[in-house]
Amino acid sequence: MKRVGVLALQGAVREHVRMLEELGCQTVLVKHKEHLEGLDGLILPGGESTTMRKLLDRYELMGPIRSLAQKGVPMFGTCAGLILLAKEVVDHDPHLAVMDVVVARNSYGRQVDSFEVNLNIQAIGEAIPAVFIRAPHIVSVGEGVEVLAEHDGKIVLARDGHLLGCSFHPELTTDLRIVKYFVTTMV
Ligand SMILES: NC(=O)CC[C@H](N)C(=O)O
Repeated sequence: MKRVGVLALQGAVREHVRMLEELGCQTVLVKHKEHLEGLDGLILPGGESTTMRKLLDRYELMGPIRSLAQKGVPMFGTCAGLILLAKEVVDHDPHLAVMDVVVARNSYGRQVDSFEVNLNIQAIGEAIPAVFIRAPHIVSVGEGVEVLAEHDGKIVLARDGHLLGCSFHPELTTDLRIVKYFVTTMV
């Protein structure tokens, strides 16, 4: 059974845990560095990246998560989680700085401007619902990074080897396909 952690400091944690359980994974709520031991993969959920960053520092998780990513442990960041992974964040210092993408925050307006669209993702499937909430977008990707989905001319899902990041929240829908893609093809 694959053992997949969900960073559980803030944000849409339970929703990711539910999806991983439906996909037959063993899940671990990651709050301390001991929880990272023996993980086959890690999900960084959506929420608020600045708050998560403060908590990552307080719980001394930055270094341990960064070194797992550098060792090749698969990670999937959704929304704020993507911001945490990105090597560059426009007008902001980067956080884990492991995924070779440049990300801009709050690219689609405020909370009231949240929306849902259906995405056709060649590598994954058609009409996949995606919920955008004060979502970031990927401004540019490094060499070797695969762009998996765009919406309105903006990159919203990309894969850098063992690192996957999306602007939206697959975990806030009932469609398992994107998380399944992560768990079955990357973890
Ligand atoms: N829904 C989200 O995860 C929003 C991310 C948020 N805008 C941030 O910068 O962290």
